[in-house]
Amino acid sequence: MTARTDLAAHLASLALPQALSQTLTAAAAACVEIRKIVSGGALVGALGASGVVNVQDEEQKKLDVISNDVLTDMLLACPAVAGVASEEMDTVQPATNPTGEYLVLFDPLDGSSNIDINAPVGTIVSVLKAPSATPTEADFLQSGRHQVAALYAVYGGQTMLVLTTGQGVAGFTLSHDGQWLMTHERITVPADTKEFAINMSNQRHWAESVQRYIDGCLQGADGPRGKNFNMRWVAAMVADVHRILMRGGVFLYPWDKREPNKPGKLRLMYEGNPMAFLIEQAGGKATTDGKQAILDVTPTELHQRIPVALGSANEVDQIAAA
Ligand SMILES: O=P(O)(O)OC[C@H]1O[C@](O)(COP(=O)(O)O)[C@@H](O)[C@@H]1O
Ligand SMILES: [Mg+2]
Ligand SMILES: [Mg+2]
Repeated sequence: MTARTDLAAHLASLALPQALSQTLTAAAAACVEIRKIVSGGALVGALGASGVVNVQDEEQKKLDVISNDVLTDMLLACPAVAGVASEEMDTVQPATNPTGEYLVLFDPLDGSSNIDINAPVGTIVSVLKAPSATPTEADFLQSGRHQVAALYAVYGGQTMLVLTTGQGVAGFTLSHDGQWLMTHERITVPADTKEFAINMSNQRHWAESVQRYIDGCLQGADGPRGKNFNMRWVAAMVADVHRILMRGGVFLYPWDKREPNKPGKLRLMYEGNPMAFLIEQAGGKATTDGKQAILDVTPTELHQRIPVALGSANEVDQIAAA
């Protein structure tokens, strides 16, 4: 059997700046540690609520806090990292070392409501160039087009890491001895699909165009789309996006009228942007509404929310046309 390429060899083959390779290696190592804690579950005290509400006004789970600490500690210990920002921290945390070149933003544990039911969760990471070695919050507010890398780890039946540095998308599976081995060399999203993902329980709150698009899918072969659709909702963006990268589909978390001043549920800097970079690099489209590319949105706040409609390119065009 031929030996598989590991993450280190893949990073070397991309001829990245050494500091970027170091940053990605540190993020990937943190995901291995988080995987161990996720796997331990109740045995290691990882389930349940932490009793604290985060800056998003959401109750933190213990695993949100633990994962955040693992990533923060391991990334700030990496000399290539100038600072970090997270869903679980009010503001950014600059590194104390003067050599950092990259900013790392993360959703340490995505799909928090899945933790206690042993369903898939993940970690999402975005990497930007640091304008200075002592970054401020304003330095992190760069549009997604400025990302130099994005990755996620999904802690499911297998543990996988999916990475882009702007040269396509590659997938790695965690081996029993803790190595990230390449199993998916060049991931592409099929342009067409018959599968959509949306939280249907919010249907009555959506804008008219989203209602029309989903209604067309639900009518199946008898309706305007002329084909039957399947629906999936894992309640962890990381797992829904992973499915789309593996077999196509669309994922929507649209604006809705319950809180009209909130643009959506998901966060731009550490959910929308890294996933949009991965989806675009795999040939899909990642938008706010079928039209506006997420990567072109100019951020104004670290924890900014954004509507999301991403996935198979032709299907995202259908969302735009609805
Ligand atoms: O509760 P809902 O409406 O199903 O929302 C699920 C969505 O919320 C999220 O869990 C938000 O992420 P966090 O768990 O990181 O807060 C997404 O991963 C997922 O797509
Ligand atoms: Mg999340
Ligand atoms: Mg989270």
